[in-house]
Amino acid sequence: MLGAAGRMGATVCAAVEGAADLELVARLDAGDEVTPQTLRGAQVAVDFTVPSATEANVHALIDAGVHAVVGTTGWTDESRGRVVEHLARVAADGGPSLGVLIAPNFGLSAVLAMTFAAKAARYFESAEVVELHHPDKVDAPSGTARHTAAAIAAARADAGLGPSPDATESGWEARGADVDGVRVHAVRLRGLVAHEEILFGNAGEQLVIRQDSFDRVSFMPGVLLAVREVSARPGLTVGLENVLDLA
Ligand SMILES: NC(=O)C1=CN([C@@H]2O[C@H](COP(=O)(O)OP(=O)(O)OC[C@H]3O[C@@H](n4cnc5c(N)ncnc54)[C@H](O)[C@@H]3O)[C@@H](O)[C@H]2O)C=CC1
Ligand SMILES: O=C(O)C1=N[C@H](C(=O)O)C[C@H](O)C1
Repeated sequence: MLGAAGRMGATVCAAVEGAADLELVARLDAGDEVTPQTLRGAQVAVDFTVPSATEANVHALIDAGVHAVVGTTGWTDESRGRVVEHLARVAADGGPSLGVLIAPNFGLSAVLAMTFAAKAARYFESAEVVELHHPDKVDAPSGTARHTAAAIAAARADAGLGPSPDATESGWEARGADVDGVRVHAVRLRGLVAHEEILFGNAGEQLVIRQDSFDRVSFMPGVLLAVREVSARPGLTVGLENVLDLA
């Protein structure tokens, strides 16, 4: 477990220790090197660290011949592309066929909300995303909200829809971040864990898709599923929806 001392890392360690078919062999955190020695024979590593560290961790895991399940946010097309290249290089050099699974959210309610939103997107003139999180979160907007907005934008583009209508002329800072043309709003509030609302509007009607993770245990079935499945999926997989056959 990389990030073992963190909020998610501690929860994952407890979940793995409670699973009869899994064994927790190493707990690493900031300052620990990721090497075959420190990984202590792990077959799969789980990374819940920080956006500034996660890519380097994944490259070190590939070099060590270990499959990776990654929940940390901050990934871009470029950083994911470098992982694809690294995996291909190792396989071409006769190395192991490794799997890396990066998921912005392992919660079933969040994965389903993103799937439903992608399906609904083509039918609505307006779409916006609101994500709500605990105030200790270091990144905004959330990885889940970025993934959701990107999926909505792709579905709108496929359907030939233009931008959502918006007459704003001033005060753009109040209109949230622009993710692929979809407005994303981030709330940080003590007491929250992780929540998302996807709002769709047409003349005279509204669809709201909402999901709530009230506790980090909500992410554990998805994380454990990914740990069990990742070795059967060589290459890079992005999103738990692919493992759940929702894609
Ligand atoms: N995909 C998902 O379902 C979820 C993803 N997340 C994401 O997971 C990440 C971690 O979230 P939290 O656990 O809440 O954060 P946290 O701040 O509680 O934990 C992060 C841990 O990583 C450690 N760390 C920092 N640099 C490191 C390095 N180079 N190597 C190893 N460990 C290092 C820190 O010391 C800390 O213990 C965030 O990016 C968050 O957005 C959080 C919840 C669910
Ligand atoms: O930092 C968090 O807590 C979470 N981060 C992920 C994200 O940014 O989407 C997943 C979930 O929202 C919790």
